[in-house]
Amino acid sequence: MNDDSTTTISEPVPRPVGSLGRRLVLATLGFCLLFTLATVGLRTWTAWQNNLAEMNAELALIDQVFRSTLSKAIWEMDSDSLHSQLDSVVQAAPIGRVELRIIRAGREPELVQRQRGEQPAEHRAPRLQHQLTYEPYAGASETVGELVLEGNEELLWERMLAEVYDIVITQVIQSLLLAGLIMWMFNRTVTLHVRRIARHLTRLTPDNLDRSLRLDRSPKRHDELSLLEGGVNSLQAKLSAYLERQHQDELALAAHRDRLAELVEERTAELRAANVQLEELSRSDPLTGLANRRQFDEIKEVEFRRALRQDQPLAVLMCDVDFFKRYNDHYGHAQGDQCLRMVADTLQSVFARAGEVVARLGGEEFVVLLPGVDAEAARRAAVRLQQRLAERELPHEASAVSPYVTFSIGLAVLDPDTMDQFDQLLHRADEALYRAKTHGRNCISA
Ligand SMILES: Nc1nc2c(ncn2[C@@H]2O[C@H](COP(=O)(O)OP(=O)(O)OP(=O)(O)O)[C@@H](O)[C@H]2O)c(=O)[nH]1
Repeated sequence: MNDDSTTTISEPVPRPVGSLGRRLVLATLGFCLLFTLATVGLRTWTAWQNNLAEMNAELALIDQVFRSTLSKAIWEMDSDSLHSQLDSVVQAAPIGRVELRIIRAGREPELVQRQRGEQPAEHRAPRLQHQLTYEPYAGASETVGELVLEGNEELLWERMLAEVYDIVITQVIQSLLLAGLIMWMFNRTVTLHVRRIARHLTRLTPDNLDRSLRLDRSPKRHDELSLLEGGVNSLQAKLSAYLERQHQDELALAAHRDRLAELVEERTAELRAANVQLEELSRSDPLTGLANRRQFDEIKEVEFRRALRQDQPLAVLMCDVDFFKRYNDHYGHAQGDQCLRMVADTLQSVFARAGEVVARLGGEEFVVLLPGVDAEAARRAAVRLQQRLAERELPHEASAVSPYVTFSIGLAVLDPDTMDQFDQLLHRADEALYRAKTHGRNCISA
């Protein structure tokens, strides 16, 4: 199976830091080396034993062949035959040295020996020692000598070397073949798939979690690798489901957030409008819609300072409805409110120019601020106000000065030499109003 069928991104796969295959190769080679050494040692020891036994058997055979003829030659004192037989014995390949001790009654033993070339001082080849007896007639056996056969050291080592060479060669080949087979098997059945899993995991991104891992082997196999394959695919499926859920949650959260932002915006706009309304309410008189004392207090200081600074005139009219208590008593409080609204409307119609301020200070008392207006112009404005009110003919049957609602007006203008506070000007207007009241009402006093 092609790897590209499981993944599409051709990202380079980093070389593994340590390779399982390489470690297995080293371990297998190490094991095979030890195994080879042990096997070579064992087989060499066995070969040595076999060679010794074989040479021993050869010596025994030679001994058997020459024993009787040598005994006979000694008995018959046939020196030529004896020497020629000894020469023949030493010619045999397995013989390294032959020694014959001739025993004759009444004589010192005579030693005859033959040797093949130079024999080493340390002798490891087998050695056969045998008494030679001769039986001149039945029942009369006599010892005539002693035969010693020593194996051919050189031949023994030659045979051993050839055999050790064979052992080493076959054993090394055997071990290398075994190591190669193990490595090939491991690589095919494990390393290859582990690499594929690592490559698959490396190329995995949140976008290709649906591409499952498929190992190139029979699906009928159920072992650790198939468990790993199943585990990876199951993990991918869970991760994919989790990411999808997270995505849905994020979308829902974003929608909630947008809705919340909209709501906050709506509420903020509402609050802003309510604040503006509250601000207006807090600065206006609810009955007449005129500026209240609070707004008037803010404006008066500004206008007063400006007038002083610019050396401009500033006039104040204090206007009070005459006999309003009686009005209330006569027409009722609700009608009294309606009357106040009409009076306020009259004030606004007269003083509608930019900069002119009309405020209700409380009860039936109103104040008019006229920036840039001197005493004469203020008086004319006050007269105009009284005229406009009279024109409206608001009935006031309880009034002692007119059948209609009237105003008493106190007028004061700014005197920069004696005034440095607006309240001084207001106080002056108040005093003028008082005088207007005491002078009969429905009049203007300055
Ligand atoms: N209907 C109504 N009456 C109010 C309001 N505020 C104050 N008043 C009444 O206005 C009357 C003012 O009476 P006073 O201060 O004695 O003055 P007056 O009766 O106009 O007498 P003078 O000012 O001397 O001419 C009181 O009876 C208050 O109850 C209001 O908002 N509505």
